Amino acid sequence: MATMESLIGLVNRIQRACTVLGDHGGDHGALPTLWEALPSVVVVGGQSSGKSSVLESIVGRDFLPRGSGIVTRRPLVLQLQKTESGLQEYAEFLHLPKKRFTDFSMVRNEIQDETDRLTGKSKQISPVPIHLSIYSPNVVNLTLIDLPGLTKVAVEGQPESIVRDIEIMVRSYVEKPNCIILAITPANQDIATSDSIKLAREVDPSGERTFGVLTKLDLMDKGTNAIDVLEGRSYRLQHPWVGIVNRSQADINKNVDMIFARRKEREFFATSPDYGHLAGKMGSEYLAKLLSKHLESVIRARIPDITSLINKTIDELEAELNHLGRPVAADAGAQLYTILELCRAFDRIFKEHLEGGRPGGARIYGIFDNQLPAALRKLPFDRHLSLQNVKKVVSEADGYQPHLIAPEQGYRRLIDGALNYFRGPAEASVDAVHYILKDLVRKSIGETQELKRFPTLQVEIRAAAGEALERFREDGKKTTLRLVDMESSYLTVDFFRRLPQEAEKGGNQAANAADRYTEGHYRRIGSNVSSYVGMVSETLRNTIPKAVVHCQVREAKRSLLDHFYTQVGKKEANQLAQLLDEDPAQMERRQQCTRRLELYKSARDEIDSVSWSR
Ligand SMILES: Nc1nc2c(ncn2[C@@H]2O[C@H](COP(=O)(O)OP(=O)(O)OP(=O)(O)O)[C@@H](O)[C@H]2O)c(=O)[nH]1
Repeated sequence: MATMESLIGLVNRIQRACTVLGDHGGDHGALPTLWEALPSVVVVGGQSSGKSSVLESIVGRDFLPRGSGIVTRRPLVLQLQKTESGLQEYAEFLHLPKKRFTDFSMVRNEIQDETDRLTGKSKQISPVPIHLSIYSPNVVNLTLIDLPGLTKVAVEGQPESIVRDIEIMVRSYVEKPNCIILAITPANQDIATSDSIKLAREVDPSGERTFGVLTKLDLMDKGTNAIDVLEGRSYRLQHPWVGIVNRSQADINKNVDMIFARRKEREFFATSPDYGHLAGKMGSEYLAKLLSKHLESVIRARIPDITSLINKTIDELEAELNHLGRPVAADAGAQLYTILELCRAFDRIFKEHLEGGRPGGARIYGIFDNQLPAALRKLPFDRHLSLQNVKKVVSEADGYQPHLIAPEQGYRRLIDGALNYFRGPAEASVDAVHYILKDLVRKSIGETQELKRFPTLQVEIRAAAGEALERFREDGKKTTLRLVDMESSYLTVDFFRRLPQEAEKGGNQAANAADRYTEGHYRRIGSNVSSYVGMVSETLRNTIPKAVVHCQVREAKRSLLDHFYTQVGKKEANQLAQLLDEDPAQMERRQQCTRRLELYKSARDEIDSVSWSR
């Protein structure tokens, strides 16, 4: 099994990677966070509760900034690593990886400077942690996170909002189920009013992950003691309370050495009539060991969950990155290539719609099979070939002398008039197919996943395809109308040659001559013209679809974006870049996901390396 050092060290390394790669937790769903999944010990306490003193005594060194007002304004991740006895103590910051601090007053200055570097003169707080590692033979392996102290009032020079901001930041840590809360309370204050205990009770009601620390035991009024608290009767926690005696202000002023202070603390408990029986479980050294052991066991228990969380998140991030697509290339050649690839992807989907791989093509057939025949049937030939109109047109064509045999001119005029009606359905078919094609372009753009990232290119493709379809429509109209005109230019002679013979079959010549100007005569003309027009209608029902497919559908399949390709080929580098100007939010998201993925992968490598070194 991995050793204690390697487990706490492992989490330290992952925490450092989190900070380097921008995972400070608290993202609230925007990005997965590993930071919050890692077990950590967080120090919480009210103002002047003795928080800094406890941390310094655990380390055995003076190194935290002091001063009035809210001094701690960024989380301090304090990573303690035990080294072999005799080796020199030193400190290192994550943000200054090459620099070893052996003078701990310089550490204090650096914490201050680094705090200001992010929060500036404004004295605001920031959630970006400072990582400090201390290597010393006098520490146990332990990581503690020091947060700004809970406070009720901002002092001069600090914004009013800071009180609330601190509470929000502290809460964001202690709320997480992986957080071990080190709740500091001064013994000379009523436990019921302790800020840290109030907060801990709220977020950890069962007290499973709260360690109560009672400071300032030496400052209690004579004749009182804290036995009821320390033995868990005043406020019950799952873990035993630990009492502490830190250096007093006077000791600090006198520069009392921390190692000496630790010895004094041991003596205090050993010789105390009140706490003597608890002496083995009191003091800052004991607290450090207790926490180290607990943190190690929590990490050990959590590793399998963390590993599966890491693997799951890597899958999710990779899936999202795939969905977002690769970043756009920087040089013009690659950009042109990308644009053409994207156009082809669109074109493929568009063709699939026409060829039956996707719905849409059948709607065009619907026009030819239903709408066109229905429109042809509805043409007002009954009115045009009514007895009255036939008589009128024939008589007008005859002029001053009525026709002798067949009313040649009358026939022609009636037929011309009728054929004119075919222009409507011919144009309507072209338009209907045009709109279907246009709609399929819109649909295909929406269905081209690769294009999703590029709103500008989408607009351009749509415009280019729209223009092309417009040209095909023009051509479709010209061609179908020409079919109609051709019918008028030259009539099918055979049809009329057959007519007199059929008429003669019905009776003798004399009878025919007799009813030349009767209603029957005009009715027969009407019916002859009607069957001729019916024959033409049958022809156009077949040839209009051929023209429409030839001019519009086939062209759309063959050359929808040809014109666009030529234009794109002539574009300058910056114009190409403009076509590929991705949605900035999407670019940002890709960057974030890439960094987060890097974090999770490095965490996975760290965990793997520990498992190997068993
Ligand atoms: N006598 C005695 N004094 C203590 C003890 N713990 C802390 N003090 C003193 O209490 C004062 C505040 O201690 P700090 O450790 O600075 O407390 P803090 O919670 O970090 O304070 P802020 O960060 O300023 O809110 C200092 O003067 C310490 O010397 C203790 O156990 N005994």
